[in-house]
Amino acid sequence: MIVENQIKDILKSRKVHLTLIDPDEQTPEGAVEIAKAAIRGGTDGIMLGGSTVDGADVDNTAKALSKNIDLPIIIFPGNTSNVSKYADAIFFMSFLNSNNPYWIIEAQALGAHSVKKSGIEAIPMGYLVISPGGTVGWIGDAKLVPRNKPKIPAAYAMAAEALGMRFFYLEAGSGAEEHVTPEMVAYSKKATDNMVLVVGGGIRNGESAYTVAKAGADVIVTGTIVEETDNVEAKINEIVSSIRKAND
Ligand SMILES: CC(C)=CCC/C(C)=C/CC/C(C)=C/CC/C(C)=C/COP(=O)(O)OP(=O)(O)O
Ligand SMILES: O=P(O)(O)OC[C@@H](O)CO
Ligand SMILES: [Mg+2]
Repeated sequence: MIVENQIKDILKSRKVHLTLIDPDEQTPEGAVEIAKAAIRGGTDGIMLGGSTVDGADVDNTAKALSKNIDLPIIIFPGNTSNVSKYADAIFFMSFLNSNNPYWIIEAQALGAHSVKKSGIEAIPMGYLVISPGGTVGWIGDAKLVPRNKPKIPAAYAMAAEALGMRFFYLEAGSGAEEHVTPEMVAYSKKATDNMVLVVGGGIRNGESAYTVAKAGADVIVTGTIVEETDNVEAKINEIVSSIRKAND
């Protein structure tokens, strides 16, 4: 089954958790160990990417993961080189609030051929970076959305849906001190009909994960915490079990 349908299938009964692995933070073998622990902790898939990652690191890590795990491997591209035939899918994203057309549509045009050649599934996604935005906000020359303005992301979410994008990512920035507000999540969810709402950046514990899930996030992403914790399985389990409670 294609990854988009796998995610949508799970969403019929509960919310989804994805673990983001940064290929430049460890060896491919290290990434496999992290992914296996995250799977034991209850994650639903692995996102692979970083804002400053080399294409060879993505490819080698995707290759090692594909040999060792059964869950979906989704590339979260930082640039056109971040494509690998060893992944199952790629979030084919447009950085909607970038001031630079490169990140809105040029990188996609330049990367389209290698995505097609790789044979992996492209999942169309609108990507919106909220203050503080972190490294990705800086790299992507973002017109950062103020944290206290939930109607702005909702407008982008509606526009993205009208343009045919099926996923919408509210990003506070990797390692952000605070995740996006529940108001922002709720407004974007209510403004759209069938959009899969992905929320990430600054989610480090069960309580934060519960807050964004309860507000309407369909997919909750955690990355940095995996790099910081000594016990990946326990940490992911804390986050996943809190997300499960938000289904009730
Ligand atoms: C669709 C294709 C082929 C390319 C699109 C490329 C686009 C639009 C990228 C958006 C801009 C960008 C740099 C996104 C990166 C998203 C990402 C992988 C964030 C994770 O960042 P980390 O590397 O964890 O951040 P730190 O460096 O702060 O740890
Ligand atoms: O690293 P964290 O803060 O979990 O953020 C995950 C993701 O949203 C970053 O692009
Ligand atoms: Mg990172």
